[in-house]
Amino acid sequence: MENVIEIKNVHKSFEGFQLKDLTLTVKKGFVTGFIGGNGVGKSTTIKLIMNLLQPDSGTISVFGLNYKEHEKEIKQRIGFVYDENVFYDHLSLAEMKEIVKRSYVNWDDQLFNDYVKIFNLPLTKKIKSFSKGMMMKASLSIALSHHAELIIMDEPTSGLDPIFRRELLDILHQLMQDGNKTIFFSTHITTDLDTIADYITFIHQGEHIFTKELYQIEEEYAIVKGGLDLLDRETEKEFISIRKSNYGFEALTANKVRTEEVFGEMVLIEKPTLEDIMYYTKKGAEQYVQFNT
Ligand SMILES: Nc1ncnc2c1ncn2[C@@H]1O[C@H](COP(=O)(O)OP(=O)(O)OP(=O)(O)O)[C@@H](O)[C@H]1O
Repeated sequence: MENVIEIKNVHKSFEGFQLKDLTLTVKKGFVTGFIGGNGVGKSTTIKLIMNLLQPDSGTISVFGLNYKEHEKEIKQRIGFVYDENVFYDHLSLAEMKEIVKRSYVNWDDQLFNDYVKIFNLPLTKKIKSFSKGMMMKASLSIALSHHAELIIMDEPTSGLDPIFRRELLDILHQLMQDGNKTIFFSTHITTDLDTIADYITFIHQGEHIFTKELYQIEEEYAIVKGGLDLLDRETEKEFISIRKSNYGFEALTANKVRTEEVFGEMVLIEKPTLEDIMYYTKKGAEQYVQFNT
């Protein structure tokens, strides 16, 4: 399977934060949801992919090309939606479009006008008067109007109401029907991913935890509930982390089949949400730090 993005052994340090030996790929023709808590390095990774930041070491290629020699070509083929205002806000959307379209060989005015209509955006009002949601919609209409093969979005659904969020997912779904497109986007709203994502990439504290197909996550991970009497030094090793209360324990396993073998009928095994996986992984990492300091 072809990779559209390849990140290999990338390090990037800021004061108090490090992306550590990040290696991950994004598959062509699929939607990959990029998840992780606050401040774990999602935007930093996206900026590295967009060449808005350069790695301290390691390599990044997009469409099999490197930025050093092929920046223009790569950028032509990407539609980018960013969680901050990247427009000249004293301009109107129509004026902004005239500036942006000059950069793209495949700019499509008709397509842009269609999105402006779908998103109900004013063309002549100054962008600075736009609400957060309108700004995101404006960003989307611009990013989607030059027939990009790869759509990269940093938190595209933040600031959008639930109805429009759903409509946006429909639009992304339609885009994917073309078969040649790839979407990579970060989000905190993990339930959005259930309907649209093929793959999930999860990072925590600057480290790549996994990239897996959504169905594979459901096969491997499980929430396990049972009585405290089942836990001892050995059985606790089954879990990424455990939450104990007076009534029993709830824990996350990354090896559902083995956990079923170990505990049999004595526990309840449930399907985890992506939020469960993020929560228990964070707790597990905190415990690890506690035990090792
Ligand atoms: N230009 C920069 N200079 C210094 N530190 C930075 C810079 N950009 C990001 N950081 C730090 O790197 C860490 C990761 O930030 P990043 O924006 O990548 O996280 P994130 O996963 O996107 O978080 P969120 O979900 O909250 O947006 C944070 O501690 C942030 O303060």
